[in-house]
Amino acid sequence: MARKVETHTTGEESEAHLQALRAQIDKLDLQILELLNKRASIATQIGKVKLNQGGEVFSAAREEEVLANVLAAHKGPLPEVTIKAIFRELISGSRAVQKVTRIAFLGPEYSYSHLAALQRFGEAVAYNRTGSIAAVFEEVARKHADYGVVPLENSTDGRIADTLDMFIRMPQIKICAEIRLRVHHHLLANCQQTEIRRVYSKAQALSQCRNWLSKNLPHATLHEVSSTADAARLVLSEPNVAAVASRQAAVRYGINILYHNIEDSPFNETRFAVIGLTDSARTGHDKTAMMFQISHTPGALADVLVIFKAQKINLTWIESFPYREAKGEYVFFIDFDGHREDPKVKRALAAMEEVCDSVHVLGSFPQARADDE
Ligand SMILES: C=C(O[C@@H]1C=C(C(=O)O)C=C[C@H]1O)C(=O)O
Repeated sequence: MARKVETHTTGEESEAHLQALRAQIDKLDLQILELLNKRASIATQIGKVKLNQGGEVFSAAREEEVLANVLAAHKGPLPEVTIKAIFRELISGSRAVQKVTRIAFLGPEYSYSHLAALQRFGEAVAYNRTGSIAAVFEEVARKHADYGVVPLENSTDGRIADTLDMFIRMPQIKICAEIRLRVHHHLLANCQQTEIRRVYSKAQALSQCRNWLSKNLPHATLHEVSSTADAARLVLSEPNVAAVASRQAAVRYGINILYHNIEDSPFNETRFAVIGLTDSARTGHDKTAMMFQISHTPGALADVLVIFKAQKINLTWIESFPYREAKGEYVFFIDFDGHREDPKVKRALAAMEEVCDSVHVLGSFPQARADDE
């Protein structure tokens, strides 16, 4: 039978109880620390084996497996989001003891690309910010960066044309992982709402908050700048100005947040690709991205789609994109469930070679979880 809870403890007794509980935490912390470093030593050994095999330090497939194992065993009481954050940094550190991974992204700091990169790679990474999406691809192609993080599509605005264009220009670049980032925009200003005359942000962020801005700041003019972090910096240098940017940008530049979560859609999410020179091993929960071209004949696209139907492969994304090298020609981008080594995907790819003018696999990679899943 449970013991009756003591309700009349003296101050001294409860202080002693607190000290005893804290002593237990101190002891556990040292055990956790020892285990963390044991794990890191094993990661160092794994790093040497991979180096001998000519493999890469970062393995999106293995990281997915590690996280899935841990989350399946997790019963609380810590929230899952905490477990994910702890393991993100643990894995980040375990990579860094093997080799410091260099990640290029479209800067400046605290842009949404930077937040996506932090969400996937953690802090123990050498981040390399660039001025454009094209520069992220170039850094990876020249091996100045091991991987790059580039936006692919937003749930409100659709595709990111600069990224798709670069995949066409640099077919040696592969997709080795994807990141889903819930994008929350905030109104940053150091003046009152009624004093705001100009609102700065990246085009996509302004578009994702269009209704909110016209309703709440009808007299302010909207101005596009190259990133949300640049917009935040303008708040510091100009009077009567606001920026639409991230919470992290507000903290970094010391600006007040006048309104939180001003995005029009409650499901605003951007999907990013991690690009590198090789794609990822099979996990069983994968996606494959590819681009293809077809002739301008009736039914040519239907002939491709029917292949996916026949193999019972679920398409998750399709975009047609103008091909700059030839007027009136298009390149199609698709994503679908499955890994390029799965038998039914292999069959679909072989069938596509028959009906398309060109077929190019951008890569297979583990399906990302939503960051709040
Ligand atoms: C330890 C490894 O290297 C990296 C670190 C991992 C980890 O900390 O669990 C997992 C995959 C790799 O990105 C490994 O390949 O197993």
